Amino acid sequence: MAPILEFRSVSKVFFKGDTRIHALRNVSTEVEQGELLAIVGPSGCGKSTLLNLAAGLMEPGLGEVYYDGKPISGVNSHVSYVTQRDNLLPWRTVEDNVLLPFELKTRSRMPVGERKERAQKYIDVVGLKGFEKHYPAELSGGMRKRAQLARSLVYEPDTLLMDEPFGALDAQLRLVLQAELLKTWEGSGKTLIFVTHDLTEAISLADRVIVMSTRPGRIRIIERIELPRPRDVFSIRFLPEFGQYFERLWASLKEDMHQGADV
Ligand SMILES: Nc1ncnc2c1ncn2[C@@H]1O[C@H](COP(=O)(O)OP(=O)(O)OP(=O)(O)O)[C@@H](O)[C@H]1O
Repeated sequence: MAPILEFRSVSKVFFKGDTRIHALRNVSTEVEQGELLAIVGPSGCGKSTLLNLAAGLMEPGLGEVYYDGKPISGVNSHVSYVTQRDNLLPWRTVEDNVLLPFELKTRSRMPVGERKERAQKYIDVVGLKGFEKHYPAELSGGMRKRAQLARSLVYEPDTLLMDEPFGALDAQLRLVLQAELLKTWEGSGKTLIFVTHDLTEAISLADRVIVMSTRPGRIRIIERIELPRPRDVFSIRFLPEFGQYFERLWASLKEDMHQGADV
């Protein structure tokens, strides 16, 4: 199958005053349509930068990023992006936050009634039924994440980018949301790129895991996770094969810890 997203020899340098920050160096990889790809790596290795490039929010210094065979130029309207930060609008209810993408997409011709139906569908999918009229300040951290997820799904994007979406949540809630995410993704045919610090989360969810090296971010290894689907995130970690994946990937991540990186 043709790749939906391609990074071709991508490098990215940021400037802070006189300092050059080499965020990415010579990153090449392809993401297949319908794949769930997890990216792990030490803090500052360029994981969010990769997502920003895929979303068309920034351009590479060197190299190219292609979506569906075409170079990305400007905001990539085929993707939806759940950022690390909670960016729900505090003055809007859950429902109005979820409806926001329709207002931002100027080409959306969907009638208001249909938009509302779609919003309700995804509010139900993420388990927020009954909280439509609540404001973000009235929700727990987990519920706010659910609302962000509903907002990113409402436009039914081909590709979903998620940057440590469950990072700030407690371990139990993370598992619940991972399970729900898999349920939503499995069989959808959508591409999902998921950045996380948590190796167990990456192996539990992904078809492939990319381990990045410390700055400047490069791809250290790519591992295909051949665990069966549908997956049960609560029990999959106890499979012997899971342990083998964990050991191999951890050995790679650990090399950066020895260099003092914050994994
Ligand atoms: N707009 C920017 N201006 C200057 N430096 C930046 C900018 N964006 C990212 N950087 C730097 O580039 C490097 C890579 O950042 P990035 O956010 O992609 O890393 P990350 O792997 O996602 O980190 P974390 O896991 O901590 O979120 C970091 O050193 C960061 O400080």
